[in-house]
Formats: sequence, C-alpha cells, structure tokens
Amino acid sequence: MGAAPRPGTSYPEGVPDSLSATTQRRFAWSTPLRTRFRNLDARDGLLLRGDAGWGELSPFWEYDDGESAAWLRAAREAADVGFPAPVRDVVPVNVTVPAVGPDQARQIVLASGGCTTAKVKVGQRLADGAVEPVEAERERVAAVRAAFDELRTPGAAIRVDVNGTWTVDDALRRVPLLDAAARGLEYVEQPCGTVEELAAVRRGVDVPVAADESIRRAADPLRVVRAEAADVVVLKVQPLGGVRACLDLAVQVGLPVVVSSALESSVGLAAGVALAAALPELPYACGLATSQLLTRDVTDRPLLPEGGALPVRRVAPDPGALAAVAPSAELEQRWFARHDRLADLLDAAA
Ligand SMILES: O=C(O)CCC(=O)C1=CC=C[C@@H](O)[C@@H]1C(=O)O
Ligand SMILES: [Mg+2]
Repeated sequence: MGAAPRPGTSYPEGVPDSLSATTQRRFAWSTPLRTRFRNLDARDGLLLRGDAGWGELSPFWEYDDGESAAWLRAAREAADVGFPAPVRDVVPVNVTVPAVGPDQARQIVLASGGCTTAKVKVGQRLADGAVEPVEAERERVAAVRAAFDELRTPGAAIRVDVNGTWTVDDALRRVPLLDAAARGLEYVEQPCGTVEELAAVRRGVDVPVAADESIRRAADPLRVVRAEAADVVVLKVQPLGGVRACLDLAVQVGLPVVVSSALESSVGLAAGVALAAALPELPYACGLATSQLLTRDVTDRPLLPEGGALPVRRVAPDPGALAAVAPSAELEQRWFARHDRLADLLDAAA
C-alpha cells in the first residue's frame, strides 16, 4: 500500500493556503461532536500559522499550562518547521466507535469510509461513577463484528480502549469476554491506570496490551518498557511535543507504534498523519479518522478515510469553514490568553 522509502523527498504540501491574504496568524475554532466522546460534547482549539504552514494547539481544558506546553511545541513545529520526509503516501486508519449503543456502533462502522480496523471505547464511567457493565461492552463489540460481517470483511481487526478505568480484576474477567465477542481482539488499550497494573494484565491475558495514557501523560514513558507492561505503544503528536519528538521516542521504546489523534481538527490530524508517514514501520492502523467525530471541520477538505486510509498531505483551514466553527468571543479570548501564557512558558524555558 505505501510507497517505497524516499529519503530526502520534500513534504507533499497539498493545498494552497486560501487565508494567505490575511495577516491574522491565529484562529480559534469550536464545534459540537456528533456523539459524546471522552465526556465531551464539543471540541475546540487554536490554529497557528507560521512560515511552514498551519499548526494546531488544542490541549483539553483540564490540562494545566505545564502539561499543555508540549502541545504548543507540536503546533510550532508544524507551523514554523514543517514535517519530516514521509516514507509512505497513505496511512491506514481505524474507525473510532465511541461508547454508544449497538445500533449506533453498527452505523458508525458501516459509514467509516472503508476502515477494516475498529477501535471500540469500553470501560465508560456511568453517572454514578461505576464502570459500565460488561454486557453493554460485549453488545457494542459484537455489533461492530456483525457490521464487519455485513460488509464482508471477515478479517477486520477490533481493538478496545478502556482509558484506564478497569481494575486488574475487571480486566482479567472482561478481556476474555470481549475477546470472544469480537471473535479475536487485536489488543486492549490502557486497560488500567498504572504501569504496574498494565504489566499484571499483560501477564494474565492472551490479548496484547497497548499503552496510551501511560506514555503520553507519564513523567517517564520508558517505564512501560522496563516493566514489560505493553506490546504496543500509542503515540499522540501534541501531548508528546511534536512529530520529531515522537520519532525519537519510538526509537527509544522499540515497540510497535500506533499513532492516534487527540481529537483535533484536520490541521492537527495532519501532524499525526505526518508522524505515521515518517515511521519506518507501521504495522497497525492508526487512530486518526476522528474528523468523523466532529460536526464540522476547519477545512472544506477534511482528512477523512477513503478505502480505510488517509492521504499524506498538509491541511490549511478555509475561510468559510472557519466562519462556521467560529467560537464565542469569550472562548476565543480564552484561547488567545492560553496561547500567550504557553508561549511565555516555552520562551522562558528556551
Ligand atoms: O484512537 C482513536 O481511534 C481515536 C482517538 C482517541 O481514542 C482519543 C482521542 C483523544 C483523547 C483520548 O481519550 C482518546 C484515546 O484514549 O485514545
Ligand atoms: Mg486511548
């Protein structure tokens, strides 16, 4: 599917920048999500324009400035430096299935744009704080497998993402049940919160374990490797400080990498695509098809899968799309103020 390595080739720029006539170098955006995801009903962020193109700054609001500074480093890399040369022209992606009922899960897979891998959210916290019953998780996973059967893609892969909400006992009980419902799980992502718990789950189940939060929110991401806590690592460009920082980390980790989004607009997704395109090996589909979760993107040509893959290209916002996702004046000011604070932090550290 991917082209042979082409070291030294320039990055495919993709689209003309239709905003180049304006001098404004930052634009805030906000859009409702199609389905509640990660306890969010809307997503927002800031786009930054530099000499190399557009970058995105969109740390979740609960992240403090210390944690969010890496997200600005990633945005600046995209805007001011650009991306490393790709070694492939398309990136296979998974369809992301939020914690929805089985009918909606089926619809999402059927409308996925040809994805033959699905990532299904499980381990959802209910209003009372308890984790959803395993029966609801099984129904969602089974509906995804049935949808792939309907599409006549029997070899399709199904992975689940728990976002760390299970105990080790939950995981040891639930993984075999979900493995059966999926007729084979590709892996279970972040089943529990801590590295030690991930290692215990990995020793106790046959399904491979992927680490996400234990990498992107950890003071020392390599603890996962030392503890033999994962078979696969999930890398996200913004929280880890940019494409080049992720490429360096991938070398240090030495495990297969899945590149995943932080629920960005297509400008931010393009940085994830750039990382996936530059990795020497890409054995798994990436979690970068999340423009599908936004009601509206910042461009008229969002990064949406065709034939289960995204093209490798840069993305610039379009004026009409930006007008459609314009936030309130108050939210815009919050983003500008946050950006200014983070810029001061990075400048002070330089
Ligand atoms: O990996 C995917 O399929 C989509 C991205 C995704 O799941 C996430 C995006 C943003 C925040 C995270 O809670 C979540 C994840 O845990 O991987
Ligand atoms: Mg995850």
